[in-house]
Amino acid sequence: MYYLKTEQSFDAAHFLKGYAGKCHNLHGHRWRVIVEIRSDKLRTDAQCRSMVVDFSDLKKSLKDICDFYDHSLIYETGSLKETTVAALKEEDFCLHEVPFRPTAEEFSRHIYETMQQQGYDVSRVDVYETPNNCASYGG
Ligand SMILES: Nc1nc2c(c(=O)[nH]1)N=C([C@H](O)[C@H](O)COP(=O)(O)OP(=O)(O)OP(=O)(O)O)CN2
Ligand SMILES: [Zn+2]
Repeated sequence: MYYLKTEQSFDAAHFLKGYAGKCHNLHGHRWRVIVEIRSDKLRTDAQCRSMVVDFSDLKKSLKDICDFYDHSLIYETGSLKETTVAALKEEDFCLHEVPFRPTAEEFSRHIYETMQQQGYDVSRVDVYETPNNCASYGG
């Protein structure tokens, strides 16, 4: 089996609704994301001969996901008052509502599923919320 890894990161704010501790406050992280894909075969077409996929394509797929969230506020559906969301939007802040609590675990699963939907055979996604804390999701 062959394995390829690529890494990207994004800066984003979040908070954990219902968390008894400092993480219930709005705060930011540099989220570091590492995606590993696998294949038991290598390509045979001229440009990609002897590759699982072109690193450039793999890198771009992950970068597109990370760029979407970069410099935004990520919040769980229902975790902010509608008036708060409206006020933040009126300020032209970039907001991303997600249907899950924005933990490193949920992001690792979300990115795993997004990359799978793009056709990659993803073996593992690591999401570092801080340099020392990482959550992973694997298939
Ligand atoms: N299993 C998880 N636990 C926590 C998550 C998470 O996503 N998965 N997230 C948080 C918070 O988002 C928080 O920002 C992380 O806080 P902490 O571990 O305290 O990290 P810091 O490095 O910022 O803390 P220091 O006190 O500065 O070391 C909490 N838990
Ligand atoms: Zn956090």
